[in-house]
Amino acid sequence: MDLIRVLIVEDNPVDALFLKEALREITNTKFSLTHAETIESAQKCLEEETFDVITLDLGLPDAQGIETFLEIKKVNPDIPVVVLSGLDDETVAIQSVREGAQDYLLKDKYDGYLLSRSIAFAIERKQAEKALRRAQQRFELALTGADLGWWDWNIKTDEGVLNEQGARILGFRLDEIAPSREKWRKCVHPDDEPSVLAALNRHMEGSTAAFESEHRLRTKNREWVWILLRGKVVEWDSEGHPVRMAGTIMDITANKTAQEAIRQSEQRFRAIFEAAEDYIFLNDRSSKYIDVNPAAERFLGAPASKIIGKTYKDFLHPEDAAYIRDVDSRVLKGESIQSEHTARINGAMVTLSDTKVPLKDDSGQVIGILTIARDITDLNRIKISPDTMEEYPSKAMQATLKKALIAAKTNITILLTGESGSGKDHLAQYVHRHSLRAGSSYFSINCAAIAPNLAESELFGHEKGAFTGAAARKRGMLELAEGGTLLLNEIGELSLPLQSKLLTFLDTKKFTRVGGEKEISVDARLIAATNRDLEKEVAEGRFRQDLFYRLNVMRIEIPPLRERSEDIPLLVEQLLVKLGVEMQLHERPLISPQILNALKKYQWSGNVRELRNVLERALMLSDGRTLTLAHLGLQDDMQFSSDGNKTSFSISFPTEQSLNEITHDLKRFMVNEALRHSGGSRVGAAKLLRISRYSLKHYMNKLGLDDDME
Ligand SMILES: Nc1ncnc2c1ncn2[C@@H]1O[C@H](COP(=O)(O)OP(=O)(O)OP(=O)(O)O)[C@@H](O)[C@H]1O
Repeated sequence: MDLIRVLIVEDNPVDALFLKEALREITNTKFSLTHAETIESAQKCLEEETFDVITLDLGLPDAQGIETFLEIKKVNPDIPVVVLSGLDDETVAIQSVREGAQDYLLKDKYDGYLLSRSIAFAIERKQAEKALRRAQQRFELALTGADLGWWDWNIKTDEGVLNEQGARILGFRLDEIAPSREKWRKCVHPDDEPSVLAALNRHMEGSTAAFESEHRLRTKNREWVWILLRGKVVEWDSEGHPVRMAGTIMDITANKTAQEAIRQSEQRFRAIFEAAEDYIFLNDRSSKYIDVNPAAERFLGAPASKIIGKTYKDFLHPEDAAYIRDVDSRVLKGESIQSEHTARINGAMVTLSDTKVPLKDDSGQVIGILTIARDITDLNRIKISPDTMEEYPSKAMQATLKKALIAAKTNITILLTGESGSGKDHLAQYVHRHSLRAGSSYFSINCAAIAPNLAESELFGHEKGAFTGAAARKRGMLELAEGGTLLLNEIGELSLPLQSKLLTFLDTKKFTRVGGEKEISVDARLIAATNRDLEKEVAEGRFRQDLFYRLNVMRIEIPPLRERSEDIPLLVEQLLVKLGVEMQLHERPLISPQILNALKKYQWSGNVRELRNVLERALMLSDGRTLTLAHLGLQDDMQFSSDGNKTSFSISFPTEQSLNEITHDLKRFMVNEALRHSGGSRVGAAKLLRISRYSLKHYMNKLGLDDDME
């Protein structure tokens, strides 16, 4: 044992000497002894020095009996005191021990052994108490550090204890709170009470290893705090009933508030995500969908459960998927990209405007891609609407459009004339759009394309049983166009009887269906179009003069493309946009001034239709990228020309095109020219080319000239 510092408080010198002797007799222990003869001097010693133990005589000059002990304790209550008394007074002995004395020894009865044992016990007990106190302090500190309070509850007596931190959580001072089950229950939020009590009962019945509950408690200030209450039964009676429970209490209001804020923000985000009309996709780094909104589900034509985990490759055409892959790889490197592209989805061609941004985690690492896509297919259609016609710079076309606009505002029947492919149908649609009938339907019928025996029924409709095969009543184009506009293209092809029926309609706005007797009134505007010389047709008796005069009141001539080459750049631009959508190209190809020049110089015998066909073919050959002269097949080394009667071409060597390509272009030129000379008549064109009608059809198919030529 280390040196033990003893304060001897004794006024009797003999007793003091005896005591010192007795202490010296104790082997294995070294003492340092300080002697005080009065309470006052003893208190002074205690204030100046530290001692391990005090031996105290209860009869001193300045204090007597238990008072002596209490005076000593006032200075430092922690030092163990062994009372040495000459009085064999049991009451004082008991009183001293109750007040905290370690031992009570009678002066004439103790010896060195008894004394040493008493002092050793006193010191040991004090040290054990100190250690326990320290452990308790550490425990309290740990709980306070973790913002935890503790509680202890006697189930039988319903008396509880809450430590300071626990009381503070509820806004009380320690001395203000005396917890019991009932008081606690009254503080629990009514909404939480059933679940808390159920959890407590389950644990007390032994169904759970521990009791744990998150609930709201009312504080002293009548506010709600969220707490996490944990506990366990720690004592049972002999019959196995729980007697005591103890545990911790923690304030989790901040956590709960943060969780609630996150929940609300997630809810807001969800609402936007679900209601958005734009398609929203979230993909991880390997392109797998991790979330899609309902609009995206509709767009891809599958529920989210069938989309999540798949990639865009499972839904898109391989070419479209390749485009997305390229853009996504840039976004994964951190770029935000806005782009327009077309894609084939469920058999339809859709133009999308995409915004793609990288999804990042807290450390800034890109973990995926957020895509917001908007369907702009219709917007693109508007871009290529015929209204942009008004921007054509050529005087000829401006005059045509001016006239068309004036006519559009009236109900007058219009006659559109112009070479095949010059855009008569296109102009008729323009008139319709600018007329008061714009909100109603526009129909177009090519009189040359209907079999003569069905033409009347197509135009005017028929009654049930009007002819073999007329199983039901059918409304004709005129009736369908009620309130709107009907274009009769190639009107020169109409038979004379039908011309006369049409004239009647123009005069009366009435007609009868084939096989019917009842007159039907229809308010449809008629536009007639032809690429024939109607005056000549009238002179040769193939067209009714009265109908011609009736139609010729408002005649609008569409100039051939070769006479308005200034319009070519704008036309090319419009046609490329249109073709780009139709051909599902992601980007619009670049056109050099050199190409535009070549296109302007070219003699467009097939007009806008031919220009469209040339561009379409060039796009196919160029794979949708930059167009070259070779793609157009209109190189300078080969010039076709026609003076109306004669057709010629010149060529220079070495050629840029192969013999096959030159032959292809030459055939195309010849067929177009023949059709032009024959006024679009295939029979006439075939005769001019000295081939059969079927061979002509075959060539037109092969050369990509047939679809609009019907
Ligand atoms: N201004 C234009 N802008 C864009 N495309 C046009 C324009 N004019 C004509 N086209 C296109 O050229 C082709 C021929 O046009 P359209 O059918 O109107 O000619 P048309 O004179 O009626 O021909 P046809 O007499 O052979 O019936 C169509 O594909 C049409 O879309």
